[in-house]
Amino acid sequence: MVMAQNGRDTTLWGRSGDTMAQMMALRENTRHLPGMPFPDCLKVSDDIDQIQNKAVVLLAVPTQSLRSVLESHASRLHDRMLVVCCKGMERGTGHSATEVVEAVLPGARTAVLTGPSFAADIAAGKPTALTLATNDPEAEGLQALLSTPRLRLYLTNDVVGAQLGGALKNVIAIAAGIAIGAGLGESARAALMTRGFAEMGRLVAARGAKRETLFGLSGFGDLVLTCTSTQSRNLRHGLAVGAEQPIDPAMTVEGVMTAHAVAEASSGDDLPVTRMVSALLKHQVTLAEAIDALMSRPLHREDAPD
Ligand SMILES: NC(=O)c1ccc[n+]([C@@H]2O[C@H](COP(=O)([O-])OP(=O)(O)OC[C@H]3O[C@@H](n4cnc5c(N)ncnc54)[C@H](O)[C@@H]3O)[C@@H](O)[C@H]2O)c1
Ligand SMILES: O=P(O)(O)OC[C@H](O)CO
Repeated sequence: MVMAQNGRDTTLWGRSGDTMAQMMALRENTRHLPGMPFPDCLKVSDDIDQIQNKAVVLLAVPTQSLRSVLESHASRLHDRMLVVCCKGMERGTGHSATEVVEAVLPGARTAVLTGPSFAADIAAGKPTALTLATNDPEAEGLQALLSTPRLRLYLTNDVVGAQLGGALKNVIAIAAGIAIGAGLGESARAALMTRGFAEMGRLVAARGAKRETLFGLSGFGDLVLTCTSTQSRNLRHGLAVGAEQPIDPAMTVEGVMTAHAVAEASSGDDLPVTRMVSALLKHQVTLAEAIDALMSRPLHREDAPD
């Protein structure tokens, strides 16, 4: 919507003919962005061939669906600049989104669009700052293409770090939601956010990325937003789990599969919060056991290198 508002020839593609026909007729995404009319020039289609003249494709599907979308449309996607918007790790492989792209479409040009942003805020034209992570030689052109007077993109080469920040913050947000939902208090949430951030740093370092990347929009920025705003689906999922309320199975909650993916793929890493979120969501531990386990770990220094 923002790209179209800014005069770029933009097509919104979706797989469901009925859904896209409804969006075309109503000129609105009534399910996810009610009351936000599409710009007149935004094209809407369920025909993937409509992207054939597009040099840049934004991939905005849940991480666990990315591989099948790429495999289904490989012949149309392999020679485009693929901008990954997913924030998660693939279960089974532990891969980031760009690693999934590389596995399915070797040599494809990729970038990662991440950072603190709710779709509704961006669609409403509210000021937003994001990270664009890529090593593509035309990075600056892409940055300019995707930036608008209300959407400010910052470039980084740290593709691994930017993706880990965007994925792991969802897991910590579930933990934060559980703490609040269970009535453990805002001090507990602050502790989880801070120790979760330290944990994110350890995983980023273990995967050869830069810890400094986490100080930016894709790390600290998105962690704060997602752990504190009830607009966040990850936070709301945690709130429901903590309060023992029903969860919404239709809602995309990236942190669930990411917690399992990271816990299962990182056996040697020190990731107590992520492991506990995964174990809780698998019903392997109760909330009381999780709190005891986290609080009874050996005492540490905060100023010691991890
Ligand atoms: N919504 C936000 O505010 C927001 C902000 C930043 C990043 N993201 C990230 O964007 C990604 C997508 O999230 P979302 O909010 O758009 O989720 P969503 O559930 O609202 O939409 C995902 C869309 O992907 C489609 N889809 C799923 N599997 C598919 C498949 N195999 N083939 C074709 N289409 C398929 C679904 O039908 C749905 O239309 C997530 O990784 C999320 O973390 C979302
Ligand atoms: O609604 P969430 O929890 O998926 O968060 C959306 C974005 O990632 C926030 O930056």
